[in-house]
Parts: sequence; C-alpha cells; structure tokens
Amino acid sequence: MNPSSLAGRLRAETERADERRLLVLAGDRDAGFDAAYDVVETAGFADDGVTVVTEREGFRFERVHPKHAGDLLGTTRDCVVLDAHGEFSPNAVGRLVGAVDGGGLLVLLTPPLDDWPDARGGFDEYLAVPPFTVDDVTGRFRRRLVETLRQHPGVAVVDVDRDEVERDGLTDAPAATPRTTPAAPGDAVFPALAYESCLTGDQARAVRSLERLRGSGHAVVVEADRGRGKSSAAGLAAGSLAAEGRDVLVTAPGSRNAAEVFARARELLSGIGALAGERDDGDDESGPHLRTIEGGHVRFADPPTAATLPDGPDVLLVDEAAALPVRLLERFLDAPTAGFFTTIHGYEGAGRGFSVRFRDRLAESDLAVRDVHLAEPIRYARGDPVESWAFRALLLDAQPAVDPLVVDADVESVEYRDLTPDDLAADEHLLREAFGLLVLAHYRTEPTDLARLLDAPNLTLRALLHDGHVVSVALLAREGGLDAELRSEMYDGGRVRGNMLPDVLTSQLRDEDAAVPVGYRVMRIATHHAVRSQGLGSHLLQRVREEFAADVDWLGVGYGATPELLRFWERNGYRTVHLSTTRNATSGEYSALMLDPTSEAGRELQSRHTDWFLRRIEGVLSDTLRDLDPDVARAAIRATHGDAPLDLTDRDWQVVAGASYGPGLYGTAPRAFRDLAVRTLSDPDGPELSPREERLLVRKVLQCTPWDDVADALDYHSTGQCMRSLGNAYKPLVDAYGSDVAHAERGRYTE
Ligand SMILES: CC(=O)SCCNC(=O)CCNC(=O)[C@H](O)C(C)(C)COP(=O)(O)OP(=O)(O)OC[C@H]1O[C@@H](n2cnc3c(N)ncnc32)[C@H](O)[C@@H]1OP(=O)(O)O
Ligand SMILES: Nc1ncnc2c1ncn2[C@@H]1O[C@H](COP(=O)(O)OP(=O)(O)OP(=O)(O)O)[C@@H](O)[C@H]1O
Repeated sequence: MNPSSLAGRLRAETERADERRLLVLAGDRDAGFDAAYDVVETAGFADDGVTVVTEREGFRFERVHPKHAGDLLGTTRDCVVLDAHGEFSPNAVGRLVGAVDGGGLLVLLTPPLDDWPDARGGFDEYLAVPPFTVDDVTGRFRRRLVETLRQHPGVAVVDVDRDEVERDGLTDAPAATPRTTPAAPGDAVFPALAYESCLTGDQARAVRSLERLRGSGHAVVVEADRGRGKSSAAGLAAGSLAAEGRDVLVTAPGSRNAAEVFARARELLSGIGALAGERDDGDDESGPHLRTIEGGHVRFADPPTAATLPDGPDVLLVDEAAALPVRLLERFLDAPTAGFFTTIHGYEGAGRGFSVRFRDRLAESDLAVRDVHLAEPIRYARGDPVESWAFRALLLDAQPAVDPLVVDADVESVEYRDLTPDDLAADEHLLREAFGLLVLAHYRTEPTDLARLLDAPNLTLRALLHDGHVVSVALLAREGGLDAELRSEMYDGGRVRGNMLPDVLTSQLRDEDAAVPVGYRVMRIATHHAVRSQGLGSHLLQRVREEFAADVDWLGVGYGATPELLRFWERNGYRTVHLSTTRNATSGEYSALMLDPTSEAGRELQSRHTDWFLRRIEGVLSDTLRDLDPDVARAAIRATHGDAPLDLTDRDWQVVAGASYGPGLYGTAPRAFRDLAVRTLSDPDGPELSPREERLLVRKVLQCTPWDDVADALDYHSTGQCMRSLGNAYKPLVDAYGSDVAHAERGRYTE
C-alpha cells in the first residue's frame, strides 16, 4: 500500500468502528508536514476539524503551541497533528490524545524512528538540570515510546523519507454497534428526559445514582477516565434537582467543565419546560445561573467562594474535584449533600490528590458515600486502540502490586534495591509497580515524570522489594554542588532548575553559600497502602542514608506539610529549616523544608538554618502564616529539636511569672511570651503541655489571634476561661526556664 492511500483506509476504518488511529509520519520534519497535509486531504477532514500542535506558524488549520496543549483538553477534534520534532513533551501527548473524536486520526510527526531515541531536543534540555548538561540525559523514554509505536495495534508508521509504509495500523475492527438511547428506569424520580439525554448506559447509571442527592446527608462520587461524560451527568442531575425547586451550587476549577454542566442542565430544563430564566455569565463574575419555575437554581461559584456555601445551597456539585486543593474539598463536606466528579488516569495523575487524601476525610465525614464508575467512552467506542496505546506508552494506568502480593512484607522480608533506569526500562512489571506507587501516592504525577524517571541525570530511585514486588519507593534528586557563578545568579533571583532546596535557601533565605554542599532531596516517598505504618518507609530512609551518607552532605525534603508527615520526617532525623509562606496550589498546604545532614558541611548548613528558623518563626506566624494550622506549626517547630533563644529581661520574667501565678497580664509584654512559646515547642526535653495548651500557645501567642476567636476555635466555654488557661499553660514554662527573678515572683503567690 502506498502512503497516500493509507490515510483513506485508516479513515474508513475509524469511521466504521467509531475508533481513532494513530499515524506516525517519521523522517524529515518538512517532509512530515507535507505528508500531514496529504493525510488531511486524502482522509477528507474539514480544515476546521484539524489542529496542529507545533511551535511553527503559518498553517491554514487551527494551530496550538505545544505549551498550550492543555487547551485541547475536553475539546473534540477530527484530526490532531503533533509535531514531535521540536518541543516534544510526554505531557503534550497525554493532553491531546483524548481530544481526537471517534472516526478521527492522531498524527505524530517524528524524526526517523531509529534515530529518535538518541536525537536531542528541547525536552532533553529541560531534563538537564544544573550542574548536569544535555549530554547526561538519556533517551530511554523515547526508545520505549518507539517500541510501543511499532507494536501497539492501531498505530500506523510511515517513513516519509522513503515514502514507505512500515505498518498500516489497520486492525480490521468490527463496525461499531449503534448506541441505543438509554430509557428512564420505571421508578425514576428525575424527569425521563434526563435519562433519554444520556449518551451511554453508564451515564444513565450515574444519573440514577445522583437521584440520592435529593435527600440530605449524601455524597455521590463519580469517577471516570476522561471523556466518559461525567460533567454532562452532573449537568443532567443539576437540572433535574433544580426543576424540583432545589438550589444547586456548581463549582469547578475551570470554566470549561462548568460549561458542559450548564449546557446539559439548560437543555434539560428547556426540554421539560422548567426554565424560568437565565443570567448570562458574560460580564458577571459570579458565573452562569439558571432559574427554574419551581424556584430552583443551578448556579456557579468558583471553588474558594463555593467553599463558603454562599446562600446555603441544598446541593453542591464539584466537577473535576481531583484538581482542587484538599483543604477546599474538605470544606465542601459541610454541604448538606454533595456530588464529586473526578477524572482518574488523567494525563497528569489527576484523581490522586482526591484518592490519596480526600477519600479518607470523606469516609470519616457524616455523609453517606456512594461510588459510581463510568467506563464507556463518549467520543469513541470502547476498546479504542489509541486510548490503550496512550495508557501503555505513558503508563497512565500504572498500579502498585495487588495487595495479596505484598501484605506479608515487613522490615525483615524486604530487599533494598537500586532500581536503575536500565532495570526499569527492561522490566515493565517493575516499572509499572514502582511508577504506580509513585503516582498513587502523590497528587500530581505526569507523563513527563515517567520520562524523568527513565532519562533525567539528577534522579535516582531506591526501593524495598518483597518477593520481587515493590512495597516502598523513594525518588531522590541530587541537588547543590553549584559553582560560584550559578550561586550568585540564584542569589540575585535567577531560577536554577532542579535544585529546590538550595534554591529556596539561597534566594529566599539569602544564603549565598547554601548551594555549595551537595545533597539528595527525597522528591517522593511512598509505601504500598497495604503495608503502611509498619516501619517500611523509615527503613527505606535509613538504608538510603547508609548508602549516601559518605557521598553527600545532606539528605533533605520539601513537601506539603501535615502534622503526620512532619512527625514521620522528624522521627527519621530530618529537621525543619523553613515553612513556605505561600500555599501549594494543588494540595492547599504550606510546604515544610527539612534537612538531615550527613557531613560537617551539611551540619553547618542545617544548624544555621534551623537556628534562624527558630528566630524568625515568631514573626512569620504573626504575619504570613497567621492561618497556618496550629498542629502543623507545633509539629514543624518540634521537628527542629532546636535551642530557641531565650532572652527575657528581669521585667519580662516578672510579667510572665506574674501572669501565670499572680495578677500579671499577658497583653503587657507579648514578645516575652512568644519567645517562651517557641522555646518550649522546640525543646525535646521541655515541659509537657497538653495538645490543647500547645494550640493555645500557637493561636494566641504566636499567631496573635483575637481572644474570642481562640476561645471559639479551641472550644473554651468563655474568653475568660481561655485567658486563665493561657496563664496556667505558662506555669510549667516558668518552672522549667524561669530565672531567679521569675522564681521569686512565683514564690510571692505560691508560698
Ligand atoms: C517528599 C514526599 O514524598 S512527602 C509525601 C510522603 N508520601 C505520602 O504522603 C504518600 C502516602 N503515604 C505513604 O506512602 C506513607 O504513609 C509514608 C511514605 C509517608 C510513610 O511510610 P510508612 O512505611 O508507613 O512509614 P513508617 O511505617 O516508617 O512510619 C509511619 C509513620 O508515618 C507517619 N505518617 C505519615 N503520613 C501518614 C499518614 N498519612 N497517615 C498516617 N500516618 C502517617 C505516622 O507518624 C506513622 O507513624 P504510626 O504508624 O506510628 O502512626
Ligand atoms: N448526555 C450528553 N448529551 C450531549 N453531549 C454529551 C453528553 N454527554 C457527553 N457529551 C459530550 O461528550 C463530551 C464529553 O463529555 P463530558 O465533558 O461530560 O465528559 P467528561 O467525562 O467530564 O470529560 P472530560 O474529562 O474530557 O472533560 C463533551 O463534548 C460533551 O459535550
């Protein structure tokens, strides 16, 4: 078959089967573009159904820069041409593969496939973080990708230099079975049209489950791969609920998903004659708003606003829940009843934050949880080979080992292993288990991370294996060891990629020498959920330390701080050096940075930053971190094991001791109380306070929260009781740290 007739045959097959095919045009870049034009013509695509993703310009089709490939998420195109010669990135593939409609083609322009793994492009530059250079980057990800292109069903490969078809990609797929319109169940409560509007049986099942949201105290969680119609299911439910007079608040991280929700709700309400009016979202920042004849509403609010449950909605629907910070999601649990719609196996590990952290909170909440899974794709037939190619090539569906294989793992049974990129590339099972564990345990793992794992020179992976299965992994990034020029660039605010800890210490904490020592930052650590809390994570860190202590100056970590994680790292010898002053956009948490020194230079670095952290934390908590969870503050300060400076004058001590044991007042010298608070919270051998007393110290004394709010937050009967408790909490501090003057003052009231 000649290349030009191939496109026509592929198109005929895709249309018949309602599937997509992937066509690789390998060879010279210009020849590839010429061939792509031929494909569009021969296959008979209309120009306005074609999108070209490239940094080049001057096409008669829609053209999207690779950096903006995300714009194609959720859109529907007949043909997408991805130019992989220039700024190719694995993420771009993941983002746009779902946009191609059944009957369409994804066209990939690549260098000759045999040369591609060793060719070096923009993505390799990106992986070459200082002090490494592009020569240190390897081509394993592309080698693996090429293998999948040559093996996976539904992928055609044409050598455009020789004008030869290497693989035709035809699968002889049977004709798609025509879709039947779902009917309303006999006892349906939602209008029949809500069911008849569904495009798949799965979608109708989801709508059926969403009927529960008519009552309060329910949570329905709808999970699906991309393009299964979950936003539309949300819209049909929203319209049905509002038709009965309910007030439905819809939120989503981006307006695109909300648009799908509102389109379906609007169609349904018009269809059953229940739409009373509509406010356009044109100039109105509060977003679209539908009103129904029965007095119901479907209205939009952005996530932070929605979290305040404005005007007390009856039902809250959260689309793309997985993309929202867990802190916000938790606040949504106060809604009377709620639906969460989330993508799993998305291009960027969306769904992870949701399943990793939010799931637990949901289970603990008062809401009765119901899960629905949508499997049937809307845009193309089930079993589409391009979707399964993307899952395989990008490991979108990588999973850790199944529970029975690892439940017996313990510190004695496991083997510590260096999982080299070669090991991973040669053993798909090992790669899937290791990557699956990393993905599941982190809220944001992208296809690009897979490429990093295989090719980036600064990364290295260590694992604990039980019977050959991965039970715990740690991904380490080598950082620091930068030359004077780079250090000064960093100090002056220049971004030096891939050096997170040295960068923060240098540029934000103004330490120009911080990037001299070399260390390994634990980028990710995860233990299989079936064997957590059995010491495996700690064991892995201990083995890592043994292996690297002689080579580097420090081990370090930076992560979204929770009290549990801070305790985990503290127990493993890591000490706090910084709390970030802005929240992580995805997790909603403030990051903690910690170091575990392994050499004299490392100890120097850690101790000067821990000391300084203890000096500045008072100011930070009273200003930038006023809203930090007090339990995070307690755990972060505790994890310094520091020696906070205590510089109280005699008069200060008289006030503190007088306020604890006598008639003195806290408000006359708050700074003295602050110093003492930091000292006691950081002192591993200090006096024992109850968790509530420690929270009182953080909220009132360090975060300067007004008395009434503190009393409220900590459940004191009255503000007076809260004030007396603060005095009492300082008694053991006066006893432990007080000077002679302090003790004399105490004596006046106790003897
Ligand atoms: C840089 C980063 O990656 S930070 C993010 C760390 N990774 C994650 O949060 C992914 C999900 N969590 C996990 O995979 C594991 O819980 C890990 C890696 C944090 C700990 O691994 P484990 O094998 O359980 O560690 P180990 O048994 O040595 O220590 C357990 C301790 O971790 C602490 N811990 C940390 N996170 C949690 C959590 N979410 N829930 C409960 N305990 C936790 C507890 O203090 C626990 O002690 P306990 O068992 O006495 O309650
Ligand atoms: N019942 C329906 N009626 C009309 N169009 C629908 C319906 N269900 C889905 N669609 C269309 O199918 C496509 C995917 O649907 P939707 O956006 O609801 O799915 P999703 O699972 O949220 O997808 P994504 O994750 O890609 O955003 C959209 O273009 C949408 O307009």
